[in-house]
Amino acid sequence: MAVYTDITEAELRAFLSDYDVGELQSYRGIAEGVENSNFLVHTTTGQFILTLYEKRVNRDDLPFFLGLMQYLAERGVSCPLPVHRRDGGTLGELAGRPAAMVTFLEGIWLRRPMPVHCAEVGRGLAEMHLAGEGFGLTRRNSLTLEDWRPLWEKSKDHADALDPALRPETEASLERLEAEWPRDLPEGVIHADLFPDNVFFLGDSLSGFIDFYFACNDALVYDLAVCLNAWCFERDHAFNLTKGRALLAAYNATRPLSDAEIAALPILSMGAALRFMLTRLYDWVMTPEGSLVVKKDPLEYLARMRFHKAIRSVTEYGLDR
Ligand SMILES: Nc1ncnc2c1ncn2[C@@H]1O[C@H](COP(=O)(O)OP(=O)(O)O)[C@@H](O)[C@H]1O
Ligand SMILES: N[C@@H](CCOP(=O)(O)O)C(=O)O
Repeated sequence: MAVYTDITEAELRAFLSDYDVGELQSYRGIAEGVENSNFLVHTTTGQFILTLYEKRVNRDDLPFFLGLMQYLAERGVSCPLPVHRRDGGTLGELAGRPAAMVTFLEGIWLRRPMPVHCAEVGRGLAEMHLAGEGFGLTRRNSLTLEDWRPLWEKSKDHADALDPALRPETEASLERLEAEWPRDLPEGVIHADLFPDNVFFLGDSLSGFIDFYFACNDALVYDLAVCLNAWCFERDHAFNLTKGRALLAAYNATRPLSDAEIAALPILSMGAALRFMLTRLYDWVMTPEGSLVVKKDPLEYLARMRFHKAIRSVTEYGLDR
């Protein structure tokens, strides 16, 4: 459960008094997510998600995240819309944390996505990339190549306890990524964490994206590499070619990939796998025992890193070439 900071009813009522959202009826902490504290808030006018921003979220980045959701929603992307206070602002403070409310998005996230859902994500991701063009604010990706080694240094001493192969393989991956990381790919606003728990569906149709708190400017195709990792592997860590094909074909049909982007997929996917292994390892080590947070397994991403390292042709991802 991710409620790091609890709130009292009195604090919430005082916070809500600045908004035109009616009277508070009920609220509860949300037992999902790992980054921030989230609450479902029912008022006489509807339901909203209240987020208190925690550890990894930099307060200075919040105008980017909230502004991006607003910008994308205005351009037809289904995502939460920040709720404005009477003074026009969207960012406030609650229980000593920066806090904001967004609209509630209908749908559920899929524990076992099928190829049809991967296709929906591919199409939706490409639409989001196109809709993000022209967004006025920028944010550097704070979890990209330059950030990985410092993160690794903080937790590498605990790697052996998880798997003796983790340390040598991560060191080798870092060296290769530092030597081969592609530059000059088309850039734009990316979500950067489009995992199944951040994509909602109604039936088999995508109903929206949530959790824009890693969004940033980076190579658009890196977002696709994140999705390949998050959507196209099975629980036994095997790559599902049908899912890969569905994801990539749907993306390509909406925003055609350039030859350079296609050629970069294996190295970007390897980097994406390393990025999630590193944050998971860091959390594995740093999250105190007994915290109400479900820790995610870093080793899932060691297996994915191995897969991407061994790729000889993008046809192995399901791309027709
Ligand atoms: N706008 C929204 N509409 C409906 N549910 C939401 C919304 N935002 C968050 N949630 C719920 O809260 C959970 C955690 O949100 P998320 O943004 O992923 O948290 P975190 O940033 O802490 O990982 C989601 O899995 C979902 O159940
Ligand atoms: N998607 C990341 C962790 C971030 O969690 P989220 O709930 O904010 O998506 C992972 O799986 O490691």
